[in-house]
Amino acid sequence: MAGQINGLAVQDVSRHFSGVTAVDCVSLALEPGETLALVGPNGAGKSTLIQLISGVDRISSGRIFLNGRRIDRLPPERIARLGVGRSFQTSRVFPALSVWDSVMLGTQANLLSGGHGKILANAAHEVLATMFNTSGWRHRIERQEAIARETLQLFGDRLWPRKDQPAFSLSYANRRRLEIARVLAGQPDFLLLDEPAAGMNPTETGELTELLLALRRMRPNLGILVVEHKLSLVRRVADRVIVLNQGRVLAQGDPDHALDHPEVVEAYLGRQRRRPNSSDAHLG
Ligand SMILES: Nc1ncnc2c1ncn2[C@@H]1O[C@H](COP(=O)(O)OP(=O)(O)OP(=O)(O)O)[C@@H](O)[C@H]1O
Repeated sequence: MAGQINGLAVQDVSRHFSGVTAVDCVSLALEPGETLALVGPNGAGKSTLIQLISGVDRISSGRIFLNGRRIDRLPPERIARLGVGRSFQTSRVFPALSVWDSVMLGTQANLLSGGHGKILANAAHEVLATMFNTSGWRHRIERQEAIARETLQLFGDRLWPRKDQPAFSLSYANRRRLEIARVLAGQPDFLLLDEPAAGMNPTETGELTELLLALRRMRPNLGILVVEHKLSLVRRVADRVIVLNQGRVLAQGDPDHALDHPEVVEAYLGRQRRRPNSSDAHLG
């Protein structure tokens, strides 16, 4: 997998905390344009894996590659600039910033990254360009605004009509949407979503499912890794599913195959022994 030039590759990765093996020799690959869902009972190691890929936490052993380049020793901001955007399990928005400013801030991840045809910003240049209001600077702001507008409009009438409101005044579901919007505004090549539907009601979960499907159509090269307990969403958006249990890969394959595997049914539902279909009970 190390030689895989396009994509994210996690190779034999483990993470031990004192006395706990949260991730136990896990390997997975995510290609551009693919949606991979990571599911499993509480404590299976899903969030830890996202922390490790995004560089927020450090692996104990193994290797992680992005487009053939080793990234597991890089700081999180560097990994983000290389094109890996992530959301957190508990949404992290800047409460006092407006919806618009939050998403404009998100566009900076793109501008600072360079490469892929993106603009490389530099601090001294930024100050001078702002002071003299150069045409290049104005052009860049216009581009950022276009990206922010397009990103907010992905969320229908949920965020756009509230673009001037501070984040703290938004509903819980809208704060979660705003966090995803901010990450998307950075135009990542790979998007890591940690339980994006947590706390959402069935209607909101359905809307988020449609959003992810629309995103796949609009950004066909975007690779998405989504950790999610809501299997109705997983079954609709994922090309492939990896089931983790106690830090290890228990099953993988297309959603129906992986989720209906008898050991997965057992791990999720224990003695109830029924198919984990579109039920969105918090499994674990
Ligand atoms: N910083 C930490 N220190 C000690 N143990 C940790 C730490 N982070 C995670 N763990 C442990 O690692 C295991 C995996 O946790 P993780 O949060 O990755 O599971 P998860 O699959 O995301 O669960 P959930 O679905 O409940 O979010 C758990 O036993 C957890 O208690």
